[in-house]
Amino acid sequence: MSRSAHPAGPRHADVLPEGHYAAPPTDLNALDAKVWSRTATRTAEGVVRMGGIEVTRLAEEFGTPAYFVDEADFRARCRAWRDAFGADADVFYAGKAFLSRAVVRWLHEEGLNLDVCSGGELATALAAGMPAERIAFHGNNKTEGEIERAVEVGVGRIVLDSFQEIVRVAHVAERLGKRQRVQIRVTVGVEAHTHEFIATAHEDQKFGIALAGGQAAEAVRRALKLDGLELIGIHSHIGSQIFDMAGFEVSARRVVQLLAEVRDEHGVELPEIDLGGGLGIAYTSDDDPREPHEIAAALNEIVGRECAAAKLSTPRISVEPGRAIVGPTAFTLYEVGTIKPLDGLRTYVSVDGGMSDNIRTALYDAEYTVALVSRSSDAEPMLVRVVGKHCESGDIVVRDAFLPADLAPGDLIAVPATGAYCRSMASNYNHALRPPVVAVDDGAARVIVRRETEEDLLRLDVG
Ligand SMILES: Cc1ncc(COP(=O)(O)O)c(C=O)c1O
Ligand SMILES: N[C@@H](CCCC[NH3+])C(=O)O
Repeated sequence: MSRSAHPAGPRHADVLPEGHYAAPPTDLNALDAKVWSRTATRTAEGVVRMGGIEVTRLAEEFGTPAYFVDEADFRARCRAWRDAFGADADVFYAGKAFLSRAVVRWLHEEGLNLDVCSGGELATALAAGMPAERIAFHGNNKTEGEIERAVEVGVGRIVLDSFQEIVRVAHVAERLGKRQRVQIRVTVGVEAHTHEFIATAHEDQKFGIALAGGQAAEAVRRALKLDGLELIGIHSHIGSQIFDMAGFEVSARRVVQLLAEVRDEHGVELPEIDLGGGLGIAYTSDDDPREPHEIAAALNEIVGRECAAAKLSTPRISVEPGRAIVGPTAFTLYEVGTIKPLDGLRTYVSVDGGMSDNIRTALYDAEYTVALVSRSSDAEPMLVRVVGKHCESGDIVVRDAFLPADLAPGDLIAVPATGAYCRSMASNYNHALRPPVVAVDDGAARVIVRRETEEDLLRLDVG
């Protein structure tokens, strides 16, 4: 998808390949470093390896479909974000992109904090030893139980998303004899350039409290009056898979304006602002994501400038990247099943997974690339659509791509950049068994989330 903003839903049988796939790539064996994880290479024998292990070995040991995550790359990206923002800022990894106990440990070891948005994510974070004070709790409709747990364990902040929640969190905190640190999530009225389903800062949607009409200022007024709350700052998240920094700049400017209004009205300078996540990654060679240091420089510059103009001391900044950390670090490995050439149209290549392990193509018209990875090939490029095995014609993994014309059942193909929002949005549609996540590093591979089994499904089905 990246930049495309097509409405989701069924599409006509378009005959010509779209966008960047209008021409086949010159070398089908090449792995574009932009979309593959850092340790992915093709050996002289033609097999792709990651973390020092060939995909053929990975498939033998762990089966397909499966997600393989490059641990060294994940850790390096955490460090790049942490170093770019420095000691005076905080980086919260957004767990919704992909969360497991191993991931929590990596984050902890690399000095990142964690944003969770459900009781399940909170439980995973705590089970893996993330200190509660380094956890931020999000959500537009947190349950009473979730709020209670978060306050009880002492999360570093709860991000308040509605007027009701301001009161709810304050009551829970008072009842538990605590003062909960909170931020207020505001909607800044920015139209982020991304798919409409993942834009979150325009006014007509469910998240946050609008700056417009003085609603956010009213939320601050109410929060400051409640003993159970310690209001530490303002939060804004404008959407996801965004490349253009302009939206973040407008958002930072408006959040700082609110801080100035709060100072003028209450004589209080709120010490923190969170500018959310949402930075785009390369799904195809056409995407050009920003590096963390460029993002940090742009955000620091705009916040510093606006604060100076408003005569405010610069607040502590935090950000919440999810996709930009985990997205590029993993690929999904599939085995090719049936191959159906449709004369004058394209060839349908069916794999042993599909929309149950990657819903993003069906949901957002997401674009992906794909490569033959169990061998190299000098065959001519063939226009393909990679589809899954589900009972749904919209079950598309890669809409338009080229693979070598000698592709055969049993070959392994991989879709890179599937680390974010694939396993975390996976489903059991058609009673599919959700694939495992395997961490690969320095010649060793280990399962961090195991494959589901038929027994798992039957255990849930209590008859
Ligand atoms: C509040 C909040 N923070 C952070 C993120 C992470 O976004 P991304 O994975 O695009 O960086 C999201 C999801 O869009 C979010 O809703
Ligand atoms: N699930 C979306 C991103 C939503 C981000 C969560 N607020 C995606 O795959 O692109």
